[in-house]
Amino acid sequence: MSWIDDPEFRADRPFGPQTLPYGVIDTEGGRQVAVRVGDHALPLRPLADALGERVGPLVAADSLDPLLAAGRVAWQELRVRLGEAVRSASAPRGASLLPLAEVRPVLPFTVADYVDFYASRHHAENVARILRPDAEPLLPNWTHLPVGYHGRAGTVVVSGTDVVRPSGQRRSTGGPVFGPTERLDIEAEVGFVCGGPVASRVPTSAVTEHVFGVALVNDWSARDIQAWEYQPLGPFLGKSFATSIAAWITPLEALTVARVTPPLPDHPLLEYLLESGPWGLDLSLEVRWNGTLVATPPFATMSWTCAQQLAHLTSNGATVRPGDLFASGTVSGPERRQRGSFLELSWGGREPVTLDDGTRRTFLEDGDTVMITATAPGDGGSLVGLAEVTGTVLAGPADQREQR
Ligand SMILES: O=C(O)/C=C/C(=O)CC(=O)CC(=O)O
Ligand SMILES: [Ca+2]
Ligand SMILES: [Mg+2]
Repeated sequence: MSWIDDPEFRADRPFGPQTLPYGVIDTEGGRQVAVRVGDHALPLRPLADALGERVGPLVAADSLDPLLAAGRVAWQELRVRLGEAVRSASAPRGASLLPLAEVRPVLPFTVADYVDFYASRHHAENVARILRPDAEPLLPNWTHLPVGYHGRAGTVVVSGTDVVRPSGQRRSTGGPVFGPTERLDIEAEVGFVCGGPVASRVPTSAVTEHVFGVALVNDWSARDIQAWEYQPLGPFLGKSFATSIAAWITPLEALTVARVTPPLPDHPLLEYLLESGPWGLDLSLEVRWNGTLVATPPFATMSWTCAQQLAHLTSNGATVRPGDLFASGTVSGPERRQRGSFLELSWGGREPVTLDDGTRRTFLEDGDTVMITATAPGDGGSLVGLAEVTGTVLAGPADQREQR
């Protein structure tokens, strides 16, 4: 029996001892690295001595930055030590649990560079059918390389941060107008948080040296701004105003059992994109709009894996460094209820979604809240959780009136 008295801290619950995701919380004792156990946070600074001289100092910091930089051997040792600490019958000296409802998580690491991929074939085809009905849904490059773009690291915000409705230019009859977006959307994605040594040309086999952990991401998107601005260079202001990331990062190591083979292309891939062991992940996402479950996107249907994305991202000689974040791209499955954006769920705004309170939605209204969660299979029939990423839409500033 563990000393941790929390009914959610069990192997058949998402945040049992098999998961142990890392975050950073504001406490009376200052900002601290913590690990989530059930519905509690366990601050780690008081345990630094007990965790040993190699890894203790890494969690005595006020962010995950030193831990990310420390690399895989340290990540493994810390996880072993923490596993012992949370499973033991008596509490380690100095340990105290804080109910999650009473702690304020902050952005747990310094986001270095942010990249967003486009790895769901279903999403890519749906978006193309909606935005470019006269063109081929998939361009020929898509099955040969993981398409992506560089995003805006400085506007990555922690789960729970309100999202202010962005303004921008959009197409209108009689010329473009500037004003608050009328098509504010989400993208349910899986983010990969990087650490370890600075490196380039990372082979797919070295993904565990450079990916520390996994966190859900909501890549908020203003579809009207996007549709007007994005050709020929790609997403810009329609996606740069906010990207939310979960407060708790699940170690990649916790997802070993969830590894699956991704859907394979019908032609050979170039050698640098081949995997010796598959890095698809069997994560089941859930998207809730004002509390109503509106979609269950299956991550196992994604065509490109984190290992292939990292290999591609660094294949030209570009470096990856601790704090880099890359997101999978919107997760959409083949079925209607598996779509990870409201653009797709409402099919371009033409087919409203009915929420449990009877209201109908196409895109987001001010005051709406979106929450994305996920689980994966763990060791011995256990369940591994990815913590929620949530955000509420606020109206933009009153002076952002429409300009024609
Ligand atoms: O196909 C397009 O024009 C645009 C697609 C997206 O907006 C998706 C994007 O940001 C990448 C992704 O999340 O899959
Ligand atoms: Ca995206
Ligand atoms: Mg974004």
